[in-house]
Amino acid sequence: MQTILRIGTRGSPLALAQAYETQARLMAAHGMPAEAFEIAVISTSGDRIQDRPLSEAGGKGLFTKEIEEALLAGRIDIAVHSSKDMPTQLPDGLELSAFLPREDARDAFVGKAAKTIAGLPQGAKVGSSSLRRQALIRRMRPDLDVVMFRGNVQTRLRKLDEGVAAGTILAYAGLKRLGLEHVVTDLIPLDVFPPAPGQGAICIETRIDDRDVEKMLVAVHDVATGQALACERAFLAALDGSCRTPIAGYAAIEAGKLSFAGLIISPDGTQSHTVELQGPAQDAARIGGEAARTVRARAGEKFFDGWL
Ligand SMILES: NCc1[nH]cc(CCC(=O)O)c1CC(=O)O
Repeated sequence: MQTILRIGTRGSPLALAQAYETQARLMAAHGMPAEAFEIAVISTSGDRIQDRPLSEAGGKGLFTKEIEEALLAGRIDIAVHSSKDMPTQLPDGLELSAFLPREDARDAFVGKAAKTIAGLPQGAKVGSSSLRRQALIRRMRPDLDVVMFRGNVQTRLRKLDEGVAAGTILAYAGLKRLGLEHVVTDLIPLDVFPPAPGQGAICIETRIDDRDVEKMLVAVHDVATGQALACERAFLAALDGSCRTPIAGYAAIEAGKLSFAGLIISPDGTQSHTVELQGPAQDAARIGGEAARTVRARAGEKFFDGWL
């Protein structure tokens, strides 16, 4: 009888692509057959909210709650997520045990009226419901009309085709995983559109006492991605990820050296504060925390109060 590893995931095409990528990597690392896995699709609160920004509906935990309940109850063995959607605080008993090698973390512009944000006509509509992207669009082009755009990647692309907006911004990583990179009209440089902490990285969540599963995941874990994510998540946690201030942060790792760039920005895009910090990759979490304290001191406490 073949061991079955049950992989819990949301049912969106992107979530499924991430679950299948995880399965493929585990199969290759351990010489396991496809039949050794079961993909369990779990519907989350986040999937059912379509009419308002997620930041209003309760934020990040919305995409993970039901999956984490299944993990804690033993109905699944691992949960596969987009790291970007993970709250900094996990429920007791769960941990992020592995990160797959990170995809390109940049945001991509998908334009109809123009190939780039800079090329859009005055006052054009740009669809996004991410606070960070809205603020960055406004910083770049205060004249543009930012409109709410919810739903999965395919839904947003359909809205564009229907003419609801002249362009939208999506994570390049997600588009690549869906085989949709051809829709991209411009890849936005990291310094113009710093990504959300965790963007482009798939993480695997497990029960903390599940040593067998943890051992199995060692073979698919990417150390550099884990270090980058430790830094970015420490930055987010120290800035209190639950607050309504748009936050961006990206850590690059090269030859054991970590370079972090973080940004906080007012939702209207008029005020922003940045921080850059380097150090040994082993000190990832400390660097993220220190970057948060630095940018918080630069901005002043009032910066965090005004955007509700
Ligand atoms: N919030 C939804 C979400 N969560 C992760 C990704 C993209 C994939 C990734 O960042 O790994 C997306 C879609 C998007 O932002 O375009």
